[in-house]
Amino acid sequence: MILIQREKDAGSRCVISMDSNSTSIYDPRNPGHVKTFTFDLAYWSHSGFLKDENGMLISAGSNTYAGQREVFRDLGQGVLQSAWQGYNATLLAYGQTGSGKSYSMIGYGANRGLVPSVCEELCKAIQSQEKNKQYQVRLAQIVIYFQDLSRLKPGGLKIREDQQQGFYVDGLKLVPCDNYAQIERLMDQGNKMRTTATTTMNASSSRSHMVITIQFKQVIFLDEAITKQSVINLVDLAGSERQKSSGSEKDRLKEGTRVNLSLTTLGNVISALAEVATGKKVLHIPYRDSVLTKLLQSALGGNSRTIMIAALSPADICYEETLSTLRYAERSLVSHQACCFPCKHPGSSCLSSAELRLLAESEGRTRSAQMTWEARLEEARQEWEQQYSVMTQERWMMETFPYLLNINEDPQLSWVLKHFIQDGTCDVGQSTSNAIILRGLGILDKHATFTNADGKVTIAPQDKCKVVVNGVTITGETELQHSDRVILGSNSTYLYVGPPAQRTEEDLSRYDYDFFQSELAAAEGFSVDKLGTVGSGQDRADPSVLAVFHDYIKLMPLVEEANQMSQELGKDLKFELKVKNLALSDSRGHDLQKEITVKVTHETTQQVWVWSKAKFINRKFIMEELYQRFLEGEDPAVNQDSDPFWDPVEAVHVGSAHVWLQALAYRMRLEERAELLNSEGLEEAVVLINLSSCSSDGRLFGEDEMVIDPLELLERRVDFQIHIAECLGVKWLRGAVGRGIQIGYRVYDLPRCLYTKPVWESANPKIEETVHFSALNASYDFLNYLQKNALIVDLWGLQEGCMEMDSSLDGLLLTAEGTVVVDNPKALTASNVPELYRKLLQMEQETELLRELNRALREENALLKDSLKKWDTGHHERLIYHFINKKDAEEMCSHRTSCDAELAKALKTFYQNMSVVREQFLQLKHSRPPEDNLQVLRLFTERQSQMISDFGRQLESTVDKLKSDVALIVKKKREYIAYSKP
Ligand SMILES: Nc1ncnc2c1ncn2[C@@H]1O[C@H](COP(=O)(O)OP(=O)(O)OP(=O)(O)O)[C@@H](O)[C@H]1O
Repeated sequence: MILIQREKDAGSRCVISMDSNSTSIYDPRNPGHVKTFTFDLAYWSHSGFLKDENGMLISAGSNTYAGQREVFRDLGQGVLQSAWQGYNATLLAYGQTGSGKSYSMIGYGANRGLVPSVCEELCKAIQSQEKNKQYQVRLAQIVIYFQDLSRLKPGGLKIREDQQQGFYVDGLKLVPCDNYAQIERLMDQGNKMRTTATTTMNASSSRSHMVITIQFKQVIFLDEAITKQSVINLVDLAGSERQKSSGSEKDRLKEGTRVNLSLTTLGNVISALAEVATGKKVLHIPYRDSVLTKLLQSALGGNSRTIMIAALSPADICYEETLSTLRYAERSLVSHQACCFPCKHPGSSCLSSAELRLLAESEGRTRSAQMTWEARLEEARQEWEQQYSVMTQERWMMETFPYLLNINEDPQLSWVLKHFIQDGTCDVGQSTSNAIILRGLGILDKHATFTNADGKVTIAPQDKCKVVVNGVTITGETELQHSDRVILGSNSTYLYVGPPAQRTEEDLSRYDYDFFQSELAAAEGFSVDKLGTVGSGQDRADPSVLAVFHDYIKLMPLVEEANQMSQELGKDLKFELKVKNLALSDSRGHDLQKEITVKVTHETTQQVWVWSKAKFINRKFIMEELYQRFLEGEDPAVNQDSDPFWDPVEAVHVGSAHVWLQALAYRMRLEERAELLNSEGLEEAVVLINLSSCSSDGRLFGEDEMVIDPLELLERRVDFQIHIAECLGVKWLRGAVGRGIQIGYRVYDLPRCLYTKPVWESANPKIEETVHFSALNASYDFLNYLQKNALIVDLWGLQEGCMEMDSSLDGLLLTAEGTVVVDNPKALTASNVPELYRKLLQMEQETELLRELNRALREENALLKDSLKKWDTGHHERLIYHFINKKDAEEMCSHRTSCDAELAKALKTFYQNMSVVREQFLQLKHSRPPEDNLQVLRLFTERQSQMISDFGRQLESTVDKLKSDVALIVKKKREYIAYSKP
């Protein structure tokens, strides 16, 4: 299977396997964890293919690969069959962005998808029909854009309801088509309009559902005329990644209800229909909850055949999304609809809210179904001629002039628009007075000027207009070379195709959307290398690092757009991408994972917020809706509560330091100057902190009170103090007014963090705060914690108007002397429970694995014994036969006996070891977790983990021993045979 470039770069591995109709998915973080789903059909297109001379992907000989042809044979033919019988049919492609929905439905190049194949086959079949039949094929292409719902206003298209007809699109004109060429043209036009709409949509993530509706009418003239009518709906759904609600639950602003509504509603409708199909009584099918389900009402229920294609990405980095696609499809399957799984590529994207837009209409296409055959033929001929001349002219222009070729995040919409740069100078921008009219976020009325003279083309940005060439922002006139990448405004991406004389054989398809973004990132100094590789001697970056890099380049254009919108709406906010190193929040410091965050700064007040990636994506969609309203002349002012640009002022996490606690395990003192590093690993300040072991009354211990072994402290009272003296060189406090800091840390099992009192506006704030902690009966775990963990000391930045953190000791358990109790068995609160259960679950899985291993070993052992026995008997007889000399034979027999003895010995040892293993196994199997005592539960999980690892070790050494013994015996036997050969 081919992974798409992004996945290849990310070193992705395939986590999908298919066997007949079942599809299994492996959890990449826990490979023993497999989930299997069964569907009506499953298609594998990840591997086992080659490209034929036309560029079509075909099987390389194995019968596991399914190409477009196979998918059409199984699904497309079925759809056509239904249509001929007069039934409605609907084919929906569901899956995350980049998983292959469009590949399955529309196709790329020679690999034509279901839509063109169904249309062509239908037209062909009509042409070969007998004369006593009449057919009518009418087609419409409907695109439902998410972020446009707010534009459903007078003049816009609407979904209406009719008693008989159900829901219908007001004003939708189905265009009669007489042959496949007409359909192809219509779809090309639709694609162009869709691309233009998307590029002017002011957001790189404009995603849409695309519905191709084919109305097929047959009139058969027998004794009387019989009419059959059916509707085929072919639906390329928008990327499903926002199904799991991109983390908006953590945001103050809920995801715009329309944003994700359609896919959720589609799922609800399908699942309600599923219940109906299984005989359950369903009171309500929520068709009217979304534009999409309204539109598809007749296609989903009633006399209709529905097929859902769930497109899967095989890549490990898409595991979560793919699993959710499989679950979505499983939910649909109960209704006995066929589901199939072309296994494809991943990607990512986001959606937003909805309007209905019709693209299939073109001027002059309004006509009545009663139009005469001749008139229609004449109109078709004229249209064809007109089209032909447009095509010829475009070809001529391409062969004569250099041009800009649009590149879109959705590959279906890339390479669709061409803007020719004719001789002389031509201006480019939003205004219709320009020779090249380009719309898009951040593009001004007159944005730049192209000059095409003496075989050279240059571009010059207008004052302060943003023009980027090959990743670098240009400020003056710059000469363009063939295949240069040009970005205008925020994110309107174009590939420059030079004059014919400059063109080369180079394959331009490598300059896709990701290429543009990676180039931009590189120009800003951001690359995979900078993020770091993991492991010694590896030249390939760790997949998690690559995944972060890809997140970064995916978010880059969104951040750019958010900045542009903020500027135009006068919000005064600046958005910046940051890579957060999670090692900073890991008390053992060895978690190398990173994640992307977005730093938001108010440019006037210098207030700062840090948003998670999910929160940013969520906000970005709400921003787009607001911006759209602004563009349409509405007042963009909203109240704070629903303003995506607004958040209450909050304390910001500025940096963290690790202070190792080991000294306390030996009753030693530690005076530390620890660097507080920000999420990018840069120093934000230095904290002076002292850790001191002390007596219960606070007397600091001297050197002679040190312990050699921390276990000496087991079950004894252990007291210590944490003294935060001061913070030096706090960058957060420099140069900005109204700022302060607090320091927070959390010790072992305390239910919450402790914070120092706020200190405002001092570059080197004195803190001088000490807290005394007591472990009244130090547990093994606590002593272990002291030896192996660091205290994470967080620096929090306070800003004017924000809430301060609670610096009291309220809510903590205190001793009579007022010291804070740690290592408190009762402190095992509900918050620890999920972690314990996660461990238990993991243990259960491990036990299951071991059980299987044990089973396999037993089988292997039996086989081994069996083959040794056979081998032995045969050779003994042959040996006697060969050795006429009785003495020799006796000698060989004695060798054999000695081998037998050795084998018996080896097996005996093995069985003895195995009985230890078995005992351990039984112990593991029968130990049950305590039900109510959480403290005991914790001890139990730890003991179990220990036992599992002992068990594993013992098992491994037992097997290894047997293997090496047997290998020795076999070697000896071979030597005897070699020796015994006449
Ligand atoms: N089965 C396949 N065999 C070969 N290439 C494929 C296959 N599936 C997808 N691809 C390639 O992967 C890329 C992404 O596929 P596609 O555009 O179909 O994704 P999508 O799910 O429609 O995404 P979007 O939601 O952005 O439209 C395309 O370049 C396509 O050619």
